[in-house]
Amino acid sequence: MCLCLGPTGSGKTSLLRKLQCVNVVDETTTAVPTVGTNIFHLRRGNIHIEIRELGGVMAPIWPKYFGGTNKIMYVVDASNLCQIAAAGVLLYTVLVDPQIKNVKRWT
Ligand SMILES: Nc1nc2c(ncn2[C@@H]2O[C@H](COP(=O)(O)OP(=O)(O)OP(=O)(O)O)[C@@H](O)[C@H]2O)c(=O)[nH]1
Ligand SMILES: [Mg+2]
Repeated sequence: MCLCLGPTGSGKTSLLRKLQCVNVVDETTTAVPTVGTNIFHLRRGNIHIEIRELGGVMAPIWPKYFGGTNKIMYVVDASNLCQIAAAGVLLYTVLVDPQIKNVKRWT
């Protein structure tokens, strides 16, 4: 299981939807903050990866999900200058968690 983390509105759901099906995100797609988690199944040929998105509003309880994970992706909206410092602090709090010492990270 891979976890997808990042601040609220950073684009986790949009990115994962896009990766799941390139036509699903367009100008008519509305963004609803994830309150809880979303599971995405990505398939490329024989490779299948299950990704659990944890909503940004759940950041205080993200560590409860660290136990069963072996991969983490962290999404930052680099164009959102108001949020980028907070995104960095949040990422740091993730990286120092001893539960994910051996986890692969894609940023
Ligand atoms: N971050 C980001 N958002 C974009 C961009 N372009 C469009 N958006 C829109 O911004 C919104 C991002 O919302 P989500 O994908 O729901 O963000 P999220 O990270 O899942 O947020 P939470 O679930 O609340 O943690 C969507 O409406 C996107 O369509 C972009 O380049 N970056
Ligand atoms: Mg979301």
